[in-house]
Amino acid sequence: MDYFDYRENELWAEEIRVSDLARQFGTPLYVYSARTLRRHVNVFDEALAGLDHLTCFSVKANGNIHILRLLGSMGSGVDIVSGGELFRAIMAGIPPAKIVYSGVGKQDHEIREALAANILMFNVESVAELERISQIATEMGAVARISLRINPDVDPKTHPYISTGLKKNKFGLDMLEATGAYLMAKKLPAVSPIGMDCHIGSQLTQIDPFVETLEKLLAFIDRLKTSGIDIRYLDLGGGLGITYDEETPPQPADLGRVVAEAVRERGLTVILEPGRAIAGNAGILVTKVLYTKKTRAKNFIIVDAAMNDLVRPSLYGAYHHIGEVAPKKRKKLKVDVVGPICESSDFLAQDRLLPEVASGELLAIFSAGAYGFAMSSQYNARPRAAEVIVDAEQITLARRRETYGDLVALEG
Ligand SMILES: Cc1ncc(COP(=O)(O)O)c(C=O)c1O
Ligand SMILES: N[C@@H](CCCC[NH3+])C(=O)O
Repeated sequence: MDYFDYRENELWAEEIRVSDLARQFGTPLYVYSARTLRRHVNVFDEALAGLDHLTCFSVKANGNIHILRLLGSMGSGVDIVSGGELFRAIMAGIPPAKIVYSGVGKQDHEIREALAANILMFNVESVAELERISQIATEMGAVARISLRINPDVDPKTHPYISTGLKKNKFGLDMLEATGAYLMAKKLPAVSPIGMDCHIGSQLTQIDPFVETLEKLLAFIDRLKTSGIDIRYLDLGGGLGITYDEETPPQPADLGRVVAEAVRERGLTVILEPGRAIAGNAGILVTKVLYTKKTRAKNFIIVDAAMNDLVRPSLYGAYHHIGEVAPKKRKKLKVDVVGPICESSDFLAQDRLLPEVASGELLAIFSAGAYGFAMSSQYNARPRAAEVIVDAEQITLARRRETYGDLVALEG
C-alpha cells in the first residue's frame, strides 16, 4: 500500500503532481512519500502490539537522514552495519538505545564508536569478533551488550545473492559454535550476552522460512536457559518481501501472529529489522525519455536514469514496474528500458510491454525506495540523482542533485 496514485490522468505523489516535481528538481529524481513511510511503520507497530518490541529500520535500505529522522520521530530504532551508518543514525537523532549493529566485518574503530555511543547491542557474527569486542570494551571500561547472530541453515527461497541464512553464507554462527560462544561470552566481564539474532535473507515471499527459523531459535533459547544463559531479546532481522510485480509476500501481521505466543511465554522483547518493507514502496525513481530506438532485434527506450541510479535490475535481474507519469492511450510495444551507461547490463526493464512513448516524456520506476539511491554510484561520471520527500502538499529536498564539482571534490 502506498500513496502514489493516478488522478486526473497523471501520477501523483500524495498531493503533488510528479510532473511538477520533475519540472522543479529535474530528472532522474527519487521521490519518497512520507505518508507511506509512516503507514508502514504503523503496520509493524500494530503487528507487534501487546508485545515488548522494537522496530529497527535497516539503514542500508535507505540511509537518507531526513527519512531516518521521520522514522525516528515515530519511535523507530535502526539496524546499522557500519560506522558510517552509526554516524547517519546519530545525526538523524536516533537514540543509541534503539540501535543494533550487525555485519560480519566490524572494524576496531567502528566497535569503539558504537561502544562510545552506548548502542543497544552488537549482533555478533563470529567468535573472533566476540573476542575483539570484549577486548575493546575492556580497554574502554565499557560493557558490550551482545546478541549472537545465528545462521539457522534455512532456505529463504529468494535470490541467491540476498539469501543470508544458509550454512554456505558468510553470516552468523551455527548453533554448535554459538553454544560455545554464548558460554564464552558469559564469562567475559566486558560482554553481556542478552540476545539472539538472525536474518535469513531479503525479499522473502513466504512465511515458512520465518516459521522454521523461529522454531529453531526458540528451541535454542530454551536449551541455553538450562546452561544459565538468559536470552531477553529475540531479533528476527528483516527480510519481509514487497510486491514489485505479482508477489504476495507475508504481511508484518502474519509475522506478528507467528511470534506472539512464543515470545510472550518467554518474556522476550522482539526486535525486527525491516528495510525494504518500510521503504521499498515508499519511493519511485522518475526519469525522462531521451530517445527511442528500433533495431532489427529490439525496441529500446533510452532514459536519463541508469544502473548507477538503480542497480537492482542489472545486479539481480530484479523487476520494477514502470509506468508513464502522464498516461496516454496508444499502442504498446515490447521494449527494453535502458540508461546511457556504456554497459549492456545497463537496463531498468527488459522485454517489457510499454506504450510507445516519445522523447521528453516522463516515466516512473516504482518500488525504488529501498536499495535504490542507497546503492547508487557515480559510474560513468554521472552525478547522483536528487531525492525529495513529499508529505501531503509539503515538499522537502532531502538531497540535492550532485554537481560536476561533487564528482571531483575529493580529488584535490
Ligand atoms: C542484518 C540485516 N538486517 C536487516 C536487513 C534488511 O532486510 P530487508 O530490507 O529485506 O528487510 C538486512 C538486509 O537484508 C540485513 O542484512
Ligand atoms: N540490496 C538488496 C538487498 C540486500 C539486503 C542486504 N542484506 C536488494 O536490493 O534487493
